[in-house]
Amino acid sequence: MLEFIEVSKSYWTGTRRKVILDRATFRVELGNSLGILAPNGTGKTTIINMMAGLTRPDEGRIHRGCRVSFPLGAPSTVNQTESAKGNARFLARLYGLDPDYVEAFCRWVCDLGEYFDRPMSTYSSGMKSRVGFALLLALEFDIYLIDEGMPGTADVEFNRKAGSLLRERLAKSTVVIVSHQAKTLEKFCRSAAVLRDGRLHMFDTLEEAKRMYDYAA
Ligand SMILES: Nc1ncnc2c1ncn2[C@@H]1O[C@H](COP(=O)(O)OP(=O)(O)OP(=O)(O)O)[C@@H](O)[C@H]1O
Repeated sequence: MLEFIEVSKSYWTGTRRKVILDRATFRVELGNSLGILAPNGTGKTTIINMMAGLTRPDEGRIHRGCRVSFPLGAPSTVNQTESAKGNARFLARLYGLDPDYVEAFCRWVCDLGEYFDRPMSTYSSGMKSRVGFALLLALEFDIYLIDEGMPGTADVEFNRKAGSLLRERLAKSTVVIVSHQAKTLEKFCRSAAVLRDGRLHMFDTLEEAKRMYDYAA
């Protein structure tokens, strides 16, 4: 279970305080995937990063009573000055797994040739996506965090190998996904929420959330 208790977060823009969350309390129970609908620039990445423990709330508490993933689709997950190999071994140690196994698995899934050992700053966005996919597949989580849908990779062969594996894993797991469009959430979510003016409005179904989201747009 992942729980937010009275969590607030805002940023100073230079002229005013931009409120992302205002005393938000909610839970994500295992088995009940949640989709959060929010327009661009209103705080999707910030909320997902708080769930992952990458960004601190200003106030309130966040309980992670299970293994919560790093955000899929967020470039901040990996160290760009390191190679895919270095990142794989680092994350393996962080999550208590065998670095040799995680490195070998990711090398096979990514299929990047010699680039696997080169700094990730030299990769194309498609190559970076492959590494993100591979790392999530190598590590097991209870809750998967997804920022703005599945990262795109135009590589059909890679999609066949890893994309379908990942989709299968996510279909059987609990997922929290943030997006500005309801369509992205349809595949995964049972319940849904709408973020508006720092408030998270929770709904039992995506249909209800969509109605509020479309109405307020
Ligand atoms: N460190 C920061 N300092 C000041 N403002 C910030 C900071 N980080 C984010 N913001 C602002 O907070 C708002 C929410 O940012 P965030 O990246 O969470 O939104 P988002 O919904 O994921 O955006 P997008 O859809 O464009 O990816 C934006 O207006 C952004 O400019």
